[in-house]
Amino acid sequence: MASIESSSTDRPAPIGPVDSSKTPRYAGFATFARLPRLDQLPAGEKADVAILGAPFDSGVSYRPGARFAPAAVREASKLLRPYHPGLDFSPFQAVQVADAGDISINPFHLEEAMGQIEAHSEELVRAGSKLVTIGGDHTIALPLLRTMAREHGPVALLHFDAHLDTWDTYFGAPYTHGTPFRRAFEEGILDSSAVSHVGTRGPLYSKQDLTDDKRMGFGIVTSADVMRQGVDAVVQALRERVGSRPLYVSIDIDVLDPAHAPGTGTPEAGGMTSRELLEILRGLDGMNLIGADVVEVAPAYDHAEITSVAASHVAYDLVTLLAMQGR
Ligand SMILES: N=C(N)NCCCC(=O)O
Ligand SMILES: [Zn+2]
Ligand SMILES: [Zn+2]
Repeated sequence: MASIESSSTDRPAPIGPVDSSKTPRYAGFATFARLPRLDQLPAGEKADVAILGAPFDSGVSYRPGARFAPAAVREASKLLRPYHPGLDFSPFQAVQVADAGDISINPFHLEEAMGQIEAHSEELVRAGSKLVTIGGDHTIALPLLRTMAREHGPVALLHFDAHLDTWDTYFGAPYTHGTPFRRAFEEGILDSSAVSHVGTRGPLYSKQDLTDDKRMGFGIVTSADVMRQGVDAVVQALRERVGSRPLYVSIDIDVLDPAHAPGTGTPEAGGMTSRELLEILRGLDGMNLIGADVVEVAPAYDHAEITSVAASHVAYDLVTLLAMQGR
C-alpha cells in the first residue's frame, strides 16, 4: 500500500483539524472534519484535497431536501478522527485538506445551476485541488464530470447507487437526478469501456432500461452480487475493469439499505450495508482516483444522523484515497 506521509516540498506543514482534546467537537463552526476553511490557509496555499458543498435539489423526482445535505454532513463529520486505520494513513497530516464551503447555486434554473457547479469546480481543480463534492441531488454529477473530462479526457466511472440514473427524461426534462449519466454518455465525457454501477437494485420502468444502460457501456454489480460474491471479489472485478484510467467515483447514499441510510429521497429496499460500501471503497486504494461525490442525503428524512454519519465516513474514505496520492 503506497503511503506518502510527508512532503519533500518546502511548503508549510498542512494545517490540520481543530484539536478535539482542546476544543470540544460540539463547539465552534462546522467545517468538514473540523478542517480549516479554504480561505484560512496561508496566502498562496492551495488545498490538495477540498471538500465542496453543492446544495441543490431542484432535479429530484420524489422527496426533496438534499439541498440541506452539505450542512448536515459537516455537522456529522465532527466526530471523524485524523488517522484512518483501514488504510493506515493520516490524510490531514500528509496533504492540505480544506473545506471549500458551498457553491451558490440557483435553485430555480437548472441549466444555470449546472453552469455554476461546473465553473466553481473547474476553478478549484485548476488551482490544484482534488474534489470530494457533497451534494445535492444526483444532477450535480453531470457538471462535475464535465469538469473532470475537461482536465483528463473521458473518465472511468464507478457509480454507487440503487438506481441506474441513465434514464432519458422526466416530464420531458433532460437534466434531472435520474438522467446525469445518460447525458454524460451522450456528451462523450465517460470512457465507456470503464463505467460500472455498483449496488443497483429495485424496480425499473421496463426491461428496456437495462438494454439502454448496457448500450451505453455500463456494467452492473447489483447489491445482491455484493452479498453473494463478497466485497473482495467485487473489488477485484472493479479494479480489472477500470485499470489505471482516470477514475471518478459517484456515490448516491441510497446505495445503502434504508436501514443504513433512511435520509434520502428515493429509498429502495435490499441495499448494501455501510460496512460493505466502506470496504469496497478501501479496496480502490492505489487506483487513479481524480475526484468523487457523495449525493442524495436528505436530512429531513434522517433519524439520529444515521445517513449523514454514513455519508461523512464515506467522504472521509474518499478524502483519504485522494490524499494517499500525495501533494
Ligand atoms: N438518483 C436518485 N437517487 N434517484 C433517481 C430515481 C429516479 C426515479 O424517480 O425514477
Ligand atoms: Zn439513487
Ligand atoms: Zn442517483
